[in-house]
Amino acid sequence: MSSNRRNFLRNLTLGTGALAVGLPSIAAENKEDGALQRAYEKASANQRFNMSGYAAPKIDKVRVGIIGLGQRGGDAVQRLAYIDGLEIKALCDKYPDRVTKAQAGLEKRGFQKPKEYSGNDGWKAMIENEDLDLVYICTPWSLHTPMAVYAMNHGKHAACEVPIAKTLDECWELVETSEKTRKHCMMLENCCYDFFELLTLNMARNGLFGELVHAEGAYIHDLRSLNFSKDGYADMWRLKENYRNGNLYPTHGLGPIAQCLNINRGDKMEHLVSMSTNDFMMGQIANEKAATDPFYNEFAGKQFRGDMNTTLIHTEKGKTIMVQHDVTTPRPYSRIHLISGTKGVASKYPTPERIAFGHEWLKEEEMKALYDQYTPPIVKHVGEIAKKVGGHGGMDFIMDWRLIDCLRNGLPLDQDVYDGALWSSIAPLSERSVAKRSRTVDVPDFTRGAWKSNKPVNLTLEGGGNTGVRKI
Ligand SMILES: NC(=O)c1ccc[n+]([C@@H]2O[C@H](COP(=O)([O-])OP(=O)(O)OC[C@H]3O[C@@H](n4cnc5c(N)ncnc54)[C@H](O)[C@@H]3O)[C@@H](O)[C@H]2O)c1
Repeated sequence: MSSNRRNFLRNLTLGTGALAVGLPSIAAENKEDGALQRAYEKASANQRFNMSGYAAPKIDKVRVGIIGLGQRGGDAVQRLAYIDGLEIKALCDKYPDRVTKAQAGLEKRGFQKPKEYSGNDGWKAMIENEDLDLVYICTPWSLHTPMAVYAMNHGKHAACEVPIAKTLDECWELVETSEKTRKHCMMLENCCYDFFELLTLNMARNGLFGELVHAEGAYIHDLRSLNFSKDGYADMWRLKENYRNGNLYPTHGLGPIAQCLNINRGDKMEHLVSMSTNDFMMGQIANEKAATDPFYNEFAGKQFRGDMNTTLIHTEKGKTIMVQHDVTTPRPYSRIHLISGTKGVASKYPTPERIAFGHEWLKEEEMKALYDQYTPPIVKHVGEIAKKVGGHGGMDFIMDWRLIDCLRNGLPLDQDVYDGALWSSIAPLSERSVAKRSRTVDVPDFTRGAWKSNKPVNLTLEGGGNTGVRKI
């Protein structure tokens, strides 16, 4: 019997801490919770095919269709157009004027006009009709899994913005579809490609921090004005997500530290506990806005997510991870990015980034020496050009370039479907823990045991690195 199955049965029969706090037994609650039950059952089922380390056939020219041309997708179109060996064949948004705007940007730069799709279901027509190798998705969260699954089922690789799934069922649908179709399904976690994150990943791989013991990540970003803006997220989709109570956006903080800890590749997340504060801000803003503008009436009197969520994850090998989410309080931006080991520690936020191998932070010249020695090949190769193209200081372009280079050279992707599913699953799992007074929740093993032998993320450019960048 697999350990997942044992854990699942243990929870059904014993409960985790239920007796101690005098709450109804977990046995009863888990039976009601179909999604969680299915998640553990699927984790003990046979894996169809291991997509970790999977190399798809090489594609000389990668034909891309992009869905969702709002704030994120509009920039992605212009960024992707810098990559050689890539053709933007089709553009799609619910709103035709957004397609026209993205087209205009490409036309100005002398590119051939991609095919246009719009309306609520235009994306289906695009996927069905166009000869695409890759569907690149930048839509609201609730459309991510349906679009990625549809793309894979129609023979296309899928790359999708974060989080790639909202529910555990969606996480499994992605895993099962990717394994069945042998199509890549990458969540576009751009923070894994930021400069300090890649430096520390390479240093961790080289043992400079010793055995990693603990890591911290976060998404602390005051989004109040954007969330409540009528001109921000299309149809106010993101504000509406905030009725869910937990860590709704875990992947930016979690992705890079999960890679440092070799999660899904030598270790796995085992269980978590999650706690949220009350809502001290969003409900009040909604009420105040509704008092003077009826546009906001639908948001008045609603129960919003707690401002700060803190989730603690325990790994199979006994490491701990803390992830936080706060998009309302007035604080400087932070993803924390702290990794702490038996020999040293690195911490990105509050900036400037710092590293220590003892009780004192390193001096500027010592930091520079580490950058010189441990900056990984991908950054040396495209880091400077990525800074010029832009996208969160360059990390977005490093990610896009790497994805296309891997597809062109038939290399495994750095982030596979198991990473996207796992990092995204922390949202629904944290919601469940919060709803049950921070009760322990097991984390499903989306690799179904393959984490024991899956290889760590490749930090070399071996077998690739030959994709050019068009003139800027
Ligand atoms: N990785 C990052 O750094 C980063 C940064 C910002 C946003 N994001 C992610 O990018 C995604 C998009 O965010 P955004 O800020 O661009 O939101 P947005 O609202 O500006 O853009 C979403 C776009 O999707 C379109 N859309 C909605 N329904 C559609 C449908 N049925 N068919 C086609 N298009 C449809 C909307 O019209 C809109 O243009 C989100 O998942 C968000 O989490 C990631």
